Amino acid sequence: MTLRALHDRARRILDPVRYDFVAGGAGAERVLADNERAFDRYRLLPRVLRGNARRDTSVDLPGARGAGPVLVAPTAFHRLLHPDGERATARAAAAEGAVLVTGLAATVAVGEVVAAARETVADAAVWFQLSLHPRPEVTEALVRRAEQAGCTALVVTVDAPVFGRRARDLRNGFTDLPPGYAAENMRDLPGAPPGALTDIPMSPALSWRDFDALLAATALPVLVKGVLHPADALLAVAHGAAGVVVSNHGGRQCDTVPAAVDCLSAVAGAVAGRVPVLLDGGVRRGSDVAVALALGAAAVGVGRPVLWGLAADGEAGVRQVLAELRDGYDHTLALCGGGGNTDLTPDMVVRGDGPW
Ligand SMILES: Cc1cc2nc3c(=O)[nH]c(=O)nc-3n(C[C@H](O)[C@H](O)[C@H](O)COP(=O)(O)O)c2cc1C
Ligand SMILES: CC(C)CC(=O)C(=O)O
Repeated sequence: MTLRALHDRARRILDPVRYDFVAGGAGAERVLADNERAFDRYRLLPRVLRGNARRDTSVDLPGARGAGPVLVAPTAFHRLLHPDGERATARAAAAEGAVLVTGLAATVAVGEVVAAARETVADAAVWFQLSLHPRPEVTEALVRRAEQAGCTALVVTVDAPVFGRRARDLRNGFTDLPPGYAAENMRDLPGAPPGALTDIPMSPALSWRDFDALLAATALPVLVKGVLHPADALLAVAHGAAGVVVSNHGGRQCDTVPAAVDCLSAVAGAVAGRVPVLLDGGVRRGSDVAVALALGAAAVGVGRPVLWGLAADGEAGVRQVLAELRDGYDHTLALCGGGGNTDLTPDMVVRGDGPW
């Protein structure tokens, strides 16, 4: 099944409230729409006769090697979409060689997620996404859980100082997890939050000082997710981030920001290769992956398509999504004469409404 067909099947079989939770964005959903549309404004300028008989699309990232430059972005509550939840996602990512970013808001605890990945492939790469908690001891407890589980990097999400206002969820009354589900990584932490949606930490009082405290509390590399302004990318590097993820949270936070891919060049330019820059938001085709890499991303994350695959067909559905993106990317790389990811360069992308 194609990504479109998997989405359509997921939509048919899912409870509409759960469908809306995944599909929706903040405000009038302008950013949600623009993330995808923005990729249509870019075109590749292939190079020819480059003599690359073989292609290697593998990528070295902090604490992980990916078979290709497509990661599974951190997304909440997989058991709402399929009974196997994050276990199925983990097995699929491992089987496809994709780095999995599992998150604080997972409905399966990080230890079990990593175990499912490593039962599939012994050295499967799993990162852990977390939000900083205003109480440092809670952040530290989460970090210990991720370390003990065997995660090889942390991703700290910084674009949610407050929760985005999502019209669909408000209309549907989706304000917390249904009975029987919890954000499992939030269980039994200091202060003992039970794992409700409102236990997911968000605070506008957080600052780079809290980020520094996180770095001091772990030896793992820490990437910063949710950066759009080049000045923040520079601050992230100055504070010791191991990578920067250009992201507007899939259009679920501020509905008045640019499409994620439109922020990529400026951030990559500012970072200037000191740490890897990643991108997520609106990646739906292998050619989108190629555009992002040409604009300076080392890899991209994919959110909703993975969830549609999971809802439509569990582990097999997620595998199809990852395989389609991998094949599409490899094909585009071939059409551009490339032998590896770094053969896609900024001079090979043009932007505008055409004609080019
Ligand atoms: C249902 C859903 C849940 C998400 N949960 C989280 C989360 O818990 N933490 C986080 O940092 N990002 C979260 N995100 C954002 C994704 O990591 C990613 O930034 C976004 O989905 C990328 O856009 P895409 O869906 O267009 O690929 C979530 C996105 C969706 C759709
Ligand atoms: C539970 C939320 C914090 C997950 C999230 O970030 C999202 O829904 O976009």
